[in-house]
Amino acid sequence: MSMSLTLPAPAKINRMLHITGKRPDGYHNLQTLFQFLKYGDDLTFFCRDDNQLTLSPAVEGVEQEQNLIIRAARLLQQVETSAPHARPAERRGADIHLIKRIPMGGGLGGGSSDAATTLLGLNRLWQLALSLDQLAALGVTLGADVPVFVHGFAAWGEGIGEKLTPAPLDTPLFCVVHPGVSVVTADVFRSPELTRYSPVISMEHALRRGRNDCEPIVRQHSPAIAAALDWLSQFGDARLTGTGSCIILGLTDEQEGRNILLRVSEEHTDWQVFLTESSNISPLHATLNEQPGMTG
Ligand SMILES: C[C@](O)(CO)[C@H](O)COP(=O)(O)OP(=O)(O)OC[C@H]1O[C@@H](n2ccc(N)nc2=O)[C@H](O)[C@@H]1O
Ligand SMILES: Nc1ncnc2c1ncn2[C@@H]1O[C@H](COP(=O)(O)OP(=O)(O)OP(=O)(O)O)[C@@H](O)[C@H]1O
Repeated sequence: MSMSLTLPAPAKINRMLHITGKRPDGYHNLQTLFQFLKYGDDLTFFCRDDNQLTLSPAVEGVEQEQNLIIRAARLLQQVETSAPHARPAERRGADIHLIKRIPMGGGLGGGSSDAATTLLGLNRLWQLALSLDQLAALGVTLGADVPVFVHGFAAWGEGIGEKLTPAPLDTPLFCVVHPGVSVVTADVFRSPELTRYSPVISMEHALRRGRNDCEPIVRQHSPAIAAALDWLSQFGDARLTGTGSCIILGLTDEQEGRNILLRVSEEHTDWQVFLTESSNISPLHATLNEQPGMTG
C-alpha cells in the first residue's frame, strides 16, 4: 500500500528578540516572541517499503545529507519505539517532494520549519506515535527554532528558544520585505559588538514593548538591510525577524499593504515583498488536525 501526506512548513517571525546571555557551549540565551505566518513551504511525503530517503527538487547550495529534511528523517529512522503499529527501521523510507518558498537565510526559520514538518509527517506515516515533546527534543538537536514549529503555538521562547509558553499575540496582516541579501545566523551571534546581556524581562513586558537586539549589528554589516529597515520604517514599527535578513511590519489596513507592494515594485526591484496573515496556531497543526491526511 502506498501512502502519502502533504503538509505545510510555515515561516515564523520574531515579534521581538532579546539576547540575555552567552552559555558555556557558545549558544545564547534568548527571550523572544514567536509567531507563525500563513506563508511557507509545502512538503509531500510518499512512503516507501524500503529504507531509502530521497528529496526533490534539491535545495540549491545545500548538500542532500545536510538538508534539515533528510537529517530530521534520519533521526526518526533510528528511533526505537514500542508503538504497536510502528514500521520497522528497515521499512522506514520516503520520497519527499519540497516546494520551497521561504527565502533562505532570511530569519523566517525555513530550514527549521521543514525539519519540524518532516518530524511530524513521518511520525504519522511511519506510525511511530512519538509525542510532540519527544519530537521537539529530537528537533532541537537540528536547530534552536525547531521546537516552536513542532509544538505549533505562538510562544514566548526562552533558553535558546526551546522553552515555550503560549503567548497571546495580536494577529495583524504582515508585510515582509526580503532585501535581496541573506544573513548567516552564526555570524551575527559571533559578532563582538552584539548586545548579549539584555536584562531578563517578563512576557507581559515584552508584549507591550520589545526590540530585536540583532538589529544594530546587522545594520552595521549590511547596508542593504539598513536601507530596507529605514525605508519600511516610514510606514510604522518595522523590525528585523531573527537575525535577518527579512524585515516585518504589522499592518492595520490591507490597503496600506497594497500601497507598499506597489511602491516596492517601482522603487526597489531587487527586493522581494509579500503580504501575509499571521497566526497563533501553526498552519502545520491546523492541517494535521483538520484531516486524517493520508491517501493511498
Ligand atoms: C535567531 C533565531 O532565528 C531566533 O528565532 C534562532 O534562535 C536561530 O535558530 P536556528 O537558525 O535554528 O539556529 P541554529 O541552527 O540552532 O544555530 C546557528 C548558529 O547560531 C548561533 N546561535 C543560535 C541560536 C542561539 N540561541 N544562540 C546562538 O548562539 C550558534 O552559533 C549556532 O551555531
Ligand atoms: N530544508 C532546508 N531549507 C533551507 N535551508 C536549509 C535546509 N536544510 C538546510 N538548510 C541550511 O540552513 C541554512 C539556514 O536556512 P534557514 O532558511 O533556516 O535560515 P533562516 O530563515 O535565517 O533561519 P533562522 O531564522 O532559523 O536563522 C541555509 O542557508 C542552508 O544552508
